Amino acid sequence: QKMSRPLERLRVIINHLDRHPAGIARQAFLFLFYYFFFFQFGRYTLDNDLLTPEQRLFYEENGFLLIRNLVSKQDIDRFRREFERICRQEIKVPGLVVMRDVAIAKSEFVPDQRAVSKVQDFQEDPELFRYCSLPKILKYVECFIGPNIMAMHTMLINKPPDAGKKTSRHPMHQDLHYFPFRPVDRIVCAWTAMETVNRQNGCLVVLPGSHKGTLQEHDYPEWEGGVNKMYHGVRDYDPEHPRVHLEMEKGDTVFFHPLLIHGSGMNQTQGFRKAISCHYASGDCYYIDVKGTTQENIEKEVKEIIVRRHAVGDELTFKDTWAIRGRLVQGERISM
Ligand SMILES: CCCC(=O)SCCNC(=O)CCNC(=O)[C@H](O)C(C)(C)COP(=O)(O)OP(=O)(O)OC[C@H]1O[C@@H](n2cnc3c(N)ncnc32)[C@H](O)[C@@H]1OP(=O)(O)O
Ligand SMILES: Nc1ncnc2c1ncn2[C@@H]1O[C@H](COP(=O)(O)OP(=O)(O)OP(=O)(O)O)[C@@H](O)[C@H]1O
Ligand SMILES: O=C(O)CCC(=O)C(=O)O
Ligand SMILES: [Fe+2]
Ligand SMILES: [Mg+2]
Repeated sequence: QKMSRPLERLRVIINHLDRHPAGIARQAFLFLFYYFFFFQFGRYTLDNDLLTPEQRLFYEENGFLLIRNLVSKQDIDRFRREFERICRQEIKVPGLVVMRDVAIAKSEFVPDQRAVSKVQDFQEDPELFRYCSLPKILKYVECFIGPNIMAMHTMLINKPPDAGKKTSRHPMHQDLHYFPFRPVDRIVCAWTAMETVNRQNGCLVVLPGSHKGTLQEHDYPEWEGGVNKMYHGVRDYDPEHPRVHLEMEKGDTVFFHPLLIHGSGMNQTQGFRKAISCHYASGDCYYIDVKGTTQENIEKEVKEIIVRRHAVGDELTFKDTWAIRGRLVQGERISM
């Protein structure tokens, strides 16, 4: 891994110190250097010419990085039109999962965006999937996970106006809970606002630095008004923990680590708050068996849905469901 300019300069100083042992000052300097290099600078980002040292350090420290105005308005308008065609059932996309908010899931079906709170797994829709292969996005993704890039999970979220039961909220969670692959630091999410996203319509809420922790136990939060299917939250969520609301404009994109605790607030407007996202993993990642881990509960739910939807039995594993959906978008597919 080649070093960046400032780090190279530090390396020169280190070499100099190595040749001139100067007791405690030298020891202290070496300690600080290695501490910062390995634990602060190098763990969550890779060396590259795109991110400034400040941006790298910000991601290392906070677990997310917001890039303003990354995706063009024209592209976003195209994603929006494609989403509307899907909602009007003008096209049928193989493998697409359409979710309606739990508050209206049992009401009469309207073939309109009003019924749809999220579509998932649009890897077979060339227009929406274009988002996952945008060179502008991949350049950033490479800074976090390297040159071999798999698009593993795709979503277009259409957060509906809250029906009065706060079901439009997304509980605080770590995305890794859903993923049976590792290593964790070679996974990143890109999430792009398709319009102004603010506290009113339910922007992302993040706990900065939480990516430095471990994967926590997740379960359905105990919310009076109900919770959407599979919207697990961290079990011991502390509402007092300092949090940051990510207010974004159309085209702004946030990249975040899969251990970053995040969620989104209630949509208190009459509009449908839209965002498009993709989770990427390195082609060098590998699948793990989640048996005996905190992820067993989500594996069980996914399996139940698959059995119901496709009338298959145990032969399709949790891993398989990911390997089938994953698509290579750059470099090589090694072990995914
Ligand atoms: C990094 C990743 C992070 C995440 O992915 S977090 C969120 C993960 N969420 C998901 O993966 C969403 C999964 N959703 C789905 O698979 C489907 O929408 C779901 C829930 C299976 C329903 O799909 P369908 O079976 O096509 O729908 P349906 O209208 O026939 O309903 C079947 C039964 O499910 C219920 N349902 C539908 N939407 C729901 C919702 N949002 N929350 C809770 N329950 C819901 C619906 O009421 C019906 O129940 P019943 O059988 O009548 O008792
Ligand atoms: N018990 C819980 N478990 C997990 N997540 C929770 C829990 N309670 C709230 N959250 C989540 O915390 C985040 C903040 O919730 P809140 O409803 O206060 O939204 P907000 O819009 O950020 O706040 P405000 O209303 O002050 O603007 C949301 O993602 C919400 O889903
Ligand atoms: O757009 C949102 O509300 C966040 C969704 C999210 O974090 C998720 O689905 O994993
Ligand atoms: Fe998430
Ligand atoms: Mg709120």
